[in-house]
Amino acid sequence: MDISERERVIEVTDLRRVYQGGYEAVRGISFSVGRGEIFALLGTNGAGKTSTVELLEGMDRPAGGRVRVLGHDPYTERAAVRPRTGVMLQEGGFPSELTVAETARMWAGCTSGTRPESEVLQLVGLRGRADVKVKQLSGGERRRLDLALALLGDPEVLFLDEPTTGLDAEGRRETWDLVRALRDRGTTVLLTTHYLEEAEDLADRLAILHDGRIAVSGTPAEVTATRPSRISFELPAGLLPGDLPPLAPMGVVDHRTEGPLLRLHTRELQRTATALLSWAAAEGVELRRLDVRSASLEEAFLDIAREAGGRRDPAAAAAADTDARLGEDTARETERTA
Ligand SMILES: Nc1ncnc2c1ncn2[C@@H]1O[C@H](COP(=O)(O)OP(=O)(O)OP(=O)(O)O)[C@@H](O)[C@H]1O
Repeated sequence: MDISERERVIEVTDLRRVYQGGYEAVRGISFSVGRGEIFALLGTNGAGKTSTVELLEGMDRPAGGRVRVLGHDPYTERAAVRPRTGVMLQEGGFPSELTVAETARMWAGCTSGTRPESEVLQLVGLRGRADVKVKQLSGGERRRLDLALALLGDPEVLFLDEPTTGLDAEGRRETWDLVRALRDRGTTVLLTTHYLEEAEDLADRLAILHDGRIAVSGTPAEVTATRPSRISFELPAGLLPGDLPPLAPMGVVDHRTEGPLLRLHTRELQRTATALLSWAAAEGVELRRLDVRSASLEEAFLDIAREAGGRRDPAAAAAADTDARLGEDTARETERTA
């Protein structure tokens, strides 16, 4: 079903958040999430994801714009919104001496919990750890306990801030399955993540935030379609990019050199790759470190991170750069395991 036909459970219009001291972390963003949709907010470090989610959770009053969750203002009408939402913060901060079961019981006492504690622990795979103290849990198990507590009230809307950070690959996939199952039952989910694969796999729609603004949004396929595919390679010594056949007729829309690497961008990957390889075969040229890559969400993200690297202050640029490197590492990892 198209978003226009769904009930809009979350509506954000021209939202702004300014911290004490005047720093504007959220600079006028708008999006909506329909009932039973999974919506992901992505972005480089400091892009404004958590600042946005906290406003949706009613933790602060926006400096400008409007938020509606289930038709209510989550800040001024907290009592109407809070019992129908589940929140998983980035840091749970539970008392470390309580066991998993005691923590769930305590939390159930504070919420209008309609799901039994044992059921939520089962859902997140922690039933067998019920008698273990929180301080003895691994980082990934704590994230799962966080998620269990968010599910106690059987919420209509679930806010998940980096729900799978610290989980191993299996734990991450189990969480995705659980989130999908909740969505299939009609739960609306808004999550933030640093894992592009998570957004690509899980989200019905997503937005990439940059510098407090939405750089691009849509379904994963729509966002990916905004980016060209990429071919990169090294020419042998003695050959220059000018020795290649004319690039535009091969479908190349843009090219750049990065050290010894030549990087071509194209929206017609097969045509460009065929033309390039035919030329190389005919000329007997070896294209070293040849890498042919379809447009992906990762490319979209890395482009935005690279732009961030060029424009922002050095600390933010360094953080964005780290994100980009991590993204490239993930890509390499994916290639290795493919
Ligand atoms: N309480 C605060 N006071 C002042 N500035 C803040 C505060 N909280 C966050 N910021 C700043 O607002 C910006 C956005 O932060 P936010 O935590 O929303 O980003 P994020 O996208 O969630 O980042 P990350 O991916 O690192 O979690 C950052 O520059 C951050 O330093």
